[in-house]
Amino acid sequence: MTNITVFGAGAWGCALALHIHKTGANVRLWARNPSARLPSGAMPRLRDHPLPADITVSDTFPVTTDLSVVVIPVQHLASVLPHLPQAPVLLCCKGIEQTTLDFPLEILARVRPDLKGAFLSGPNFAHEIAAGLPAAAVIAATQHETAQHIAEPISSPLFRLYTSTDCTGVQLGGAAKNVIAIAAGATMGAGLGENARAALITRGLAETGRLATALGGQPATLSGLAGIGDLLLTCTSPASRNYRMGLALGQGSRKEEALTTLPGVAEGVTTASALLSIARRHNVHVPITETIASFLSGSLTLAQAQDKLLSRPPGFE
Ligand SMILES: NC(=O)C1=CN([C@@H]2O[C@H](COP(=O)(O)OP(=O)(O)OC[C@H]3O[C@@H](n4cnc5c(N)ncnc54)[C@H](O)[C@@H]3O)[C@@H](O)[C@H]2O)C=CC1
Ligand SMILES: O=C(CO)COP(=O)(O)O
Repeated sequence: MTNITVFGAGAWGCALALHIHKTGANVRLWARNPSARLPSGAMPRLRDHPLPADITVSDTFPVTTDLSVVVIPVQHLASVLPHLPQAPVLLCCKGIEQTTLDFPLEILARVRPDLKGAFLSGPNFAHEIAAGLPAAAVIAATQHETAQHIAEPISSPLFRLYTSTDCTGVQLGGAAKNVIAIAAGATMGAGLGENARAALITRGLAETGRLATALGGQPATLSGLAGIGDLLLTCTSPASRNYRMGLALGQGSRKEEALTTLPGVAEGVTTASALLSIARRHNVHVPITETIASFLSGSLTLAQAQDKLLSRPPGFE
């Protein structure tokens, strides 16, 4: 039997542990604080799916495993990686490290160059995966064999795992969609309507595509699960923490106030400024990301953010 350890017992870590357990693997869950996983109020629908007794939950790092599935928020990833055993790693967090502007696979290469890595992304709400509802995602790795090898034991007819070698495009899609989801939520919260939201999602995809090209990724990846797939899900559903964050801001809440009512992490809040820094470094124009980063930092009000986007001259599509 394959031994798989999931590191991180938040919403997504618990859902992945449940799914992987159903594939027949022997699952261990590493939790920073085993008694405090899924704090009250977090993802109520996930609470309907308790972990089976044979999933061991512990705060002790295992010495061996066949696969490490790492589900720690990006800003804390580097602090957990040094403790991973020698085994391939599947990174499942979507964002960019603020201090270094590294994507998750770059963080792994920096902190644990001895480990092979792959990255999982796609339209996947934790509570639906926990409920065993059908879904699909993409696993990216530099070597296709690595992506296939990691996908094989955790893939199932209900969680269809496609593979890719475009690590840049897949990681960028996963990071950028959270920023665009905040913008989409703010658009709806401010009452600007569904036409405006659809336009914003489309133009958000366009700026992410420009950035993917500049970073050496493939714009076609953004037509896939990690791009438009995840944008469609996250930018249209209040089950998304990033969308809910935007919704609250659009309705006039302050950032700190909105953050305290969220059930879990909203990676887009830290990703916005990091993504903007990367875009500036590569001379790529990303008006939506720039506006959201300025809005989140408090240098633009909601009304100014709206004016800034609406006053841009429409160009050739
Ligand atoms: N919830 C979802 O539906 C999905 C989430 N993701 C991504 O997965 C990542 C994790 O998200 P969730 O599990 O939903 O977040 P969450 O907020 O539910 O849980 C985060 C977990 O990380 C742990 N953690 C935080 N700081 C830590 C540290 N310094 N050391 C060790 N553990 C630490 C917390 O204790 C908590 O268990 C994020 O990058 C998110 O974008 C990706 C796909 C779906
Ligand atoms: O990544 C996700 C769905 O694919 C989860 O989105 P949120 O982090 O915005 O809840």
